[in-house]
Amino acid sequence: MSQTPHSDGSRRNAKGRERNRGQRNQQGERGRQGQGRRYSQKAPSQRSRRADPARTAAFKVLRAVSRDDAYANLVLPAEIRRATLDRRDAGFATELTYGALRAQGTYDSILSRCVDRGLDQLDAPILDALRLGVHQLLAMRVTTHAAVNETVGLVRAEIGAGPSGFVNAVLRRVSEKSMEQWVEEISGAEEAGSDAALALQHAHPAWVVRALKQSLKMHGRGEELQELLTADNASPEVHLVELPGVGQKRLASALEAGAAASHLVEGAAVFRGGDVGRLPGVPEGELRVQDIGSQWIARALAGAWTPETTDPDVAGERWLDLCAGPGGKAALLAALAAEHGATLLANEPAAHRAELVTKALSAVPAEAWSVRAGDGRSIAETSERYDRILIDAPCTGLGALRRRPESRWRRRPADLAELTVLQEELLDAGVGVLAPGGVLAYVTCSPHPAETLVQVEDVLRRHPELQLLDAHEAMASASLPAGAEAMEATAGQEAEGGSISSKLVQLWPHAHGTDAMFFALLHKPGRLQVQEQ
Ligand SMILES: C[S@@+](CC[C@H](N)C(=O)[O-])C[C@H]1O[C@@H](n2cnc3c(N)ncnc32)[C@H](O)[C@@H]1O
Repeated sequence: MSQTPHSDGSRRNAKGRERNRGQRNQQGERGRQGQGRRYSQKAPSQRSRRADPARTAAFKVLRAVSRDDAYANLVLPAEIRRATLDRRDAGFATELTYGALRAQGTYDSILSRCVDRGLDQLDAPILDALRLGVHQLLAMRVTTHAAVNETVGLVRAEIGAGPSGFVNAVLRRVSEKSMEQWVEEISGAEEAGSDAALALQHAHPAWVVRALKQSLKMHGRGEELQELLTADNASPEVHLVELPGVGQKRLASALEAGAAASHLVEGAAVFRGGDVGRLPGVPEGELRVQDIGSQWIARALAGAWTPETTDPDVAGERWLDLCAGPGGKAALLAALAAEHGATLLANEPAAHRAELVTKALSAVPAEAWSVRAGDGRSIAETSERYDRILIDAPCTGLGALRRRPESRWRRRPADLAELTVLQEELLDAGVGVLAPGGVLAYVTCSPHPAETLVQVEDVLRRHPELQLLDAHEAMASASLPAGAEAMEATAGQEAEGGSISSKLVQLWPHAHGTDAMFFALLHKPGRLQVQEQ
């Protein structure tokens, strides 16, 4: 049995002197990231420069994520460009980065069995390098030799020679077992099928597993937890949307370039063919990357009928997107508004995100939209009433785990307290400016019951004048036949959430191939109906 490697990387040479003294600071303590610590007494110029560029790019992204709270999906493209990686290496760097980040919790459990002390005692760059090594060893088709040697080379080049022996020893221990054997070992202490066991097997925090399980049950999908957890760990496909009535017809050329038309929603396609930025219409903003779930909901709101609607004509209507940044749904809503003679106000408080909204809308005729850079809770200041309102609320994002590989480990249950208060306040603000006869879509990219069902129950309690419409019907009428079928099937499956859950739409990655978007449709009865009651 191999010995547990010492996490300070120390080794004694033949004379018994401790090598790698550069790992210690003047007080003889292990230095921490950010305290000016050096990993090697060698000057950078003396360090090995043979690290593989794709692995180095992945390492830099992991460092930015753990050191600066950066988002991997934003940092990675820049690192790939900086390293001028070709398509194959870019693919390798992407798989390595996303895989190591997604499975971080599980990999840390494995690593903690291979190191002589708590992982919190390791220097952060070393831990990041180890995570990359573990992912190559256990989840990529990289040979043990290459995974270990390349990670050690990376450590030498990016951190210093000091910890390279330690990293080598830890990774050799990891390589003694397969992923299946490790998962069996680390989850063996947990009750089979428990949330804790599933969390380790599928690399999700246990509290997230619990929330997903609860939401699946609420929507009649209690048996699908493992499928969902598996889908969360797969790379999402790229979805495209053609902005209707804007510029040239762009979907056709995307289909010619290999995209497949969506069978769920009109104007949408799935693209598996590489650099989406090169498709005609993408640079012009006429063809955009957008999850089909988001498109579907935006179209459902734009076309929603109410019990008192006699005329589906939306011409002259005012629409509001209360939380619009970065502008994905706003762009589609604005294009639909322009096509049908309505106007959209897109509101976003964060200045840089408000700029992104303006950019996203720029392909749509300017008379159809405007942007307000302000807090949604003060929207009443606009002194307007809106016929269709979208509240795509700030949320935990637990429905978009495929896209943001680090987010599951960054989020905390405590985040819910702050977010749910904000969601409640935004809902109240939206209801306050909803015109009689109008509809309000409450949307989250989280299926967490506290952000979804509970918010809807509470807003109905606070505003008894509101009616809850069946969101499945709105989705079905905005769908292609297969989408409508999927909605009807889902509507029939609602189960344990009480009476209102049957009217709430919850999309799922494993079932719909979309993010796990939630959609509730609220209606403020018109004056006529109020007087009649
Ligand atoms: C889920 S995102 C919206 C995504 C957007 N609808 C899209 O499809 O691109 C939530 C947005 O709400 C914004 N937000 C945060 N606090 C807000 C507030 N008090 N009022 C309005 N929007 C807010 C965030 O900045 C973020 O851009």
